[in-house]
Amino acid sequence: MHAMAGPRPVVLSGPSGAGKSTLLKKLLKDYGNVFGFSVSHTTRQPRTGEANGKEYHFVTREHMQKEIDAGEFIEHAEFSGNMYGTSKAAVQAVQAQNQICILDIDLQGVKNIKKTDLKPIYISVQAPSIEVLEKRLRDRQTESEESLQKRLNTARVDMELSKEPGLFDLVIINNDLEKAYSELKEVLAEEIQKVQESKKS
Ligand SMILES: Nc1ncnc2c1ncn2[C@@H]1O[C@H](COP(=O)(O)OP(=O)(O)OP(=O)(O)O)[C@@H](O)[C@H]1O
Ligand SMILES: Nc1nc2c(ncn2[C@@H]2O[C@H](COP(=O)(O)O)[C@@H](O)[C@H]2O)c(=O)[nH]1
Repeated sequence: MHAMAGPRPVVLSGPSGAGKSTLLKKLLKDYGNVFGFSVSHTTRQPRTGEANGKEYHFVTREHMQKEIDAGEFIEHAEFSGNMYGTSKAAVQAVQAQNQICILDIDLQGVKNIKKTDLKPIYISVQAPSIEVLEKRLRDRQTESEESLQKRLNTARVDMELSKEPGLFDLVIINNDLEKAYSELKEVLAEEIQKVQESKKS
């Protein structure tokens, strides 16, 4: 058993543009009280439509470094020129609701979470190819050309490293969205059921 009480958290990882947030938003929409999102901190600028405290806690590097130094983070990483991290408070807020905590983190985050006692289910979300990934990122229109190239370079490395046996419990190739979503729901079915049962009583 893992140290923290309640259902097992879920880690979604995989290259930028593979579809992690699309999939997790579907889960949160369909199972509102079963899942809770771990709101990370980041030093990147908010995108149009992103709200502070919802998608991320948008902070300065100085602010974040101070909190990291104070031991308030479970993990943190530098990704594509910005800092990202999961605070202890973010995970605890979800676990206090007896919900399945979903973490959307990069590969460095996965490696660092493996050193903790969180014991989540590790899921990698991959695009069918680097070409498809590039098209998705371009169509999303959130990145500058420089940021896009950085993310694609990181994605190439990520796609290779994610093949390491045992690193992930499941690799989902997100080609058809509904099919990918079904695979995600299937691997989480047992945990979802447990939470639903516990909420009945
Ligand atoms: N199966 C799919 N088919 C076509 N387009 C998709 C599919 N899944 C996601 N998309 C689109 O691809 C883009 C990238 O998806 P999304 O933002 O969910 O990726 P992400 O993995 O969360 O990226 P990041 O790590 O940068 O936050 C979005 O515009 C989304 O609508
Ligand atoms: N290690 C961590 N990685 C994180 C965290 N929050 C998000 N991420 C990852 O960063 C990239 C880019 O995200 P974007 O929102 O700028 O597109 C993506 O791979 C996320 O999974 C975190 O707390 N820790």
